[in-house]
Amino acid sequence: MPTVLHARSRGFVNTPAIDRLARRSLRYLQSGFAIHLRGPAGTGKTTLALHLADLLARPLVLIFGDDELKSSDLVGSQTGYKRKQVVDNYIHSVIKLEDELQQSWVDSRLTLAAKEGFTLVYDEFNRSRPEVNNILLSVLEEKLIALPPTQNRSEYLRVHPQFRAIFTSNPAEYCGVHATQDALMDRLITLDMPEPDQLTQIEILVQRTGTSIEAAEKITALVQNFRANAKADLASGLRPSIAIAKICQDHQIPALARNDEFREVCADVLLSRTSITLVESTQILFEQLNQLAENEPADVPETPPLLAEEPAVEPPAPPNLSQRIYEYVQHNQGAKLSEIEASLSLNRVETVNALRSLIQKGIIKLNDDRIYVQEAQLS
Ligand SMILES: Nc1ncnc2c1ncn2[C@@H]1O[C@H](COP(=O)(O)OP(=O)(O)OP(=O)(O)O)[C@@H](O)[C@H]1O
Repeated sequence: MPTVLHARSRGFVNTPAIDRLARRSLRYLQSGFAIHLRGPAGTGKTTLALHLADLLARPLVLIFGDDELKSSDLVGSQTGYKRKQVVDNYIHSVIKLEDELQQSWVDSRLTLAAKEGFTLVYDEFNRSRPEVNNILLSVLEEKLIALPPTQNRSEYLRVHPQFRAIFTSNPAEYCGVHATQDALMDRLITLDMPEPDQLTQIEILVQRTGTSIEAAEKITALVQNFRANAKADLASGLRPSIAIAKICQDHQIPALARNDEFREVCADVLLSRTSITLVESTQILFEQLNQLAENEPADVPETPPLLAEEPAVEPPAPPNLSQRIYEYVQHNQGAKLSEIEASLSLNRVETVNALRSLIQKGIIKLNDDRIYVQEAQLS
């Protein structure tokens, strides 16, 4: 049985730029379309995909694209044998034995998600060979999965109406990726994810690592300039910036260009990410750091950075909102997520947050697609 996850985008940082993209994506998913987040490495595609899966409030099945992936890894396969023995003793003097060996079918991740109406996140799907992904064509368009024929199972499986798919991919110039067939692209709504803007990067650094705003600004600017000058702009600067900020924060290294440890961290994180020689990239980085150091007042007290904060926790839903949802569910003796949203004029984020907190407190429960008040609350 493939692993099913419950999406939880811990520490998701929402800035106006991300929020706009998330809202558009959620709208398309809610209308039943599959979406495709496309962009260079480290722009936040997977993080956004998991956040959207969280907002859809359905179990999550995650597949990572891979050149070695086979169709059976997506659809399922015949595995093992089931043995059946029938002893027919209808006439006592005669015993008839029937021994039958049957292969048993095991669903794989795509089949499971499509059958049960889960959310499928297919990360970096263009790392898989195009012919392996062909099965997705009928899943997305005809809402059918064609299974290999066997004697005891129907060859077609109808896709559950709540099945949703989120794809992510890196652009074609990345190594290890395949060109995607037009027919599949035609079935997806593709949203390009560029390098996150500077405000977003600073916000992510501050919230993810607990570093100060000044340090986050300095690190993102340093990484951005280095990437531009050292031909390291194929991937986003977000990942190296997070790495530098986190290491400095964890080890109380001040983000000062004249601090030797800070310079070492920057060199270790950045120098291997360029297509130029190590000598050239080292020169570019140290020129940049020297310039920065000149502008740092000599007497800046090297205050140790703040201790790492606890991972960001989503703000709890306001109590009156939980109360309204609770009353609605109780009054209607159960309700669907979409009914609650529509009847109380709520958006998906606030509804999911409030429901999650009510479920954690044991006040309500989720059964199939409906939300009910726990029996203990009714008595
Ligand atoms: N909105 C966000 N909130 C918090 N962290 C984020 C956000 N977006 C990106 N990040 C962080 O930035 C880093 C890169 O993000 P992510 O792995 O989602 O990028 P990606 O585009 O999927 O990269 P790749 O193509 O290499 O898989 C991760 O450490 C992730 O946690």
